[in-house]
Amino acid sequence: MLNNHAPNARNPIHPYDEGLVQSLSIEEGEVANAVAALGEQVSSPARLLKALAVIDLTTLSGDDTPERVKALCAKARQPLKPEVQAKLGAEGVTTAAVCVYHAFIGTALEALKGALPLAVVSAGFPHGLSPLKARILEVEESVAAGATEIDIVIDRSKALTGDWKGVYDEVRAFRQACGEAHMKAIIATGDLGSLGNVAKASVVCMMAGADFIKTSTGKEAVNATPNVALVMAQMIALWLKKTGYKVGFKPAGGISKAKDALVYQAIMQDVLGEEWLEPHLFRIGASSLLGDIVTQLENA
Ligand SMILES: O=C[C@H](O)COP(=O)(O)O
Repeated sequence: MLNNHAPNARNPIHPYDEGLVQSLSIEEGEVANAVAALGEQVSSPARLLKALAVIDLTTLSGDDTPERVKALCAKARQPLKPEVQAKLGAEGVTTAAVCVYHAFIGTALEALKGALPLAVVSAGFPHGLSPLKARILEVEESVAAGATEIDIVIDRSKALTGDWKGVYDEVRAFRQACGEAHMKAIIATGDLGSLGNVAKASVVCMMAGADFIKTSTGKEAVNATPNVALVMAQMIALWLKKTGYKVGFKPAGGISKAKDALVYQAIMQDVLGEEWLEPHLFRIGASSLLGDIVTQLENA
């Protein structure tokens, strides 16, 4: 039964439900068939512009510098030259947000000047294995420094040993530490071993109050794939049906071609509908996707 929440009501913390977690199972062959059935995606300036507008433009490298972060923010604020904007009727288009490490919050906030939200990776990113107290403190510090979106990671060892309540407790603590900041929960699908675990991790994070579920850190051996995206989208649909709350989806890691972004768009549209193509419910975390989209829009 759907609750009558406002469209953008934040997903709150829900009680832990082991029965629901254990009831989730995924038929891997059916997922592959459903992805194949989406077929070839046809590119158009409208679809490319929509994809551009959901990018969390990211730099998460060991050699990041304030100069690199400033340049990234400038690109996020004005990804298209004025003449290309005018040609496409896309004046003022920006990416959805910028995503950096905690150390660059000050630099990014100054460069963004409030034009875009700032996302920060946290909670022991990328592996989530530092002491829980330190991970919670990291979230609190990033919020206090001005980040309005916090991308946390789950402790995969808990998921892999079936300690779903342990995953829930930690994610709930991060959600509490986020306060008003929106929380994206990275489940690191490439580390989870099965689509069944992807489904369980997705639902556990939504129970614990995640506003978005995100595939990957970009540091796993396998990052976002259409198959995990389909399962996560199905879990978001299930959550909406069960609770009435709309949770967003963020594929991330290794998405560098416009045609790949269009596949994730198609999955959103197919499983969740048009609303999940917009930045309040869909982001693509990417460090090098923007260039390909811009090139294609310039040549459109
Ligand atoms: O959260 C975003 C990812 O870390 C970006 O990964 P990428 O550098 O492979 O695009």
